Amino acid sequence: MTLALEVRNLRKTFGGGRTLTGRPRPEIHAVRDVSLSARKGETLGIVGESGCGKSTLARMLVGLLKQTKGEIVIEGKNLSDQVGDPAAFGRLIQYVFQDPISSLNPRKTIREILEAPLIHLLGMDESARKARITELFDAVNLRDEFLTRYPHEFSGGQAQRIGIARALAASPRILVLDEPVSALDVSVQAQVLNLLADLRKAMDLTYLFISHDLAVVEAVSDSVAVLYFGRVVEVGRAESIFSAPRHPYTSLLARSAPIVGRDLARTESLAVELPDPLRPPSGCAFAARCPSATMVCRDKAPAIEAFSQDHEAACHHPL
Ligand SMILES: Nc1ncnc2c1ncn2[C@@H]1O[C@H](COP(=O)(O)OP(=O)(O)OP(=O)(O)O)[C@@H](O)[C@H]1O
Repeated sequence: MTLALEVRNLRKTFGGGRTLTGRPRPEIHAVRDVSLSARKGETLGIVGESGCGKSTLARMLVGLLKQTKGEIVIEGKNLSDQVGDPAAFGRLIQYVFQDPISSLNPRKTIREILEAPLIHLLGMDESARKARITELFDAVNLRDEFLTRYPHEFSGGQAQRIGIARALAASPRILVLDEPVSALDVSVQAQVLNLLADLRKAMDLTYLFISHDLAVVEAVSDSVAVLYFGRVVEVGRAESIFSAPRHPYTSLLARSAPIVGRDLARTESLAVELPDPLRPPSGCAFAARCPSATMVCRDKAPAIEAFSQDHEAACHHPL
């Protein structure tokens, strides 16, 4: 099994230290010792509610945000010390943003937007850039006449195709797709998901597909990691996670996902909020919401444990 990406004990803590007036600044542990791996050519779904640390994790993986601790290995290269070096990350891994229009520079034409990575990451000359841009537009099914237009002239679906073309420009091996269809109309979501699936096959890409929507993650993923309050609480092959979740949180997420054909009245809600990040609980972060919680859950955070070769969960009372 060859790995495209490996993350070891990755942590991001915001705040800490003191303010200019000497007051202590509270710490927020957005990502807490996350370890993950993605196999080459596969899609690793990363799922969790708003605030669980998905975007913080994603921004560290593409080198936009420096980690507090931990290692990032991409295509066998340890990039842990190279955060902020666009050439080191950008030729291997790229980011596709949730909101396609606002992620594109409004003052630049689409041609200029696509040229930027070709110039800065690959140093391509003009004729090579022209050929590459035609190739990219062809790959995402857009017409060449769009190249002289500006981002606001496009629909959400078209803008996301442009965002995908930009991410693919420098031929990275991995795409981090951060809620790539959440901002799009439902009718366009399937088209963009199909395009992504075709591109993955054609270019032998690896995807990290981040979403709060378990139904979408189920549809696209080979493996899945479930994040809760900055930690991986369950990880494994998608079929195993969806057919027999071991963590009560994954089970609750699955039952609360609006799935086509399911009686809405039977859909459970995730009414209780995440713990306060400024006052993290000492035991399992899910204990206050968990139907199976006992004393030990409130006292001691469970370690992640393997149930089979491809299925792990962090729970004192696994299902
Ligand atoms: N720059 C920052 N400074 C301080 N705290 C931050 C910062 N960025 C994120 N956080 C906190 O870190 C935690 C995780 O946030 P993050 O945005 O990664 O979650 P998320 O799962 O992507 O949520 P969403 O889907 O709403 O974007 C939250 O408690 C958030 O308030």
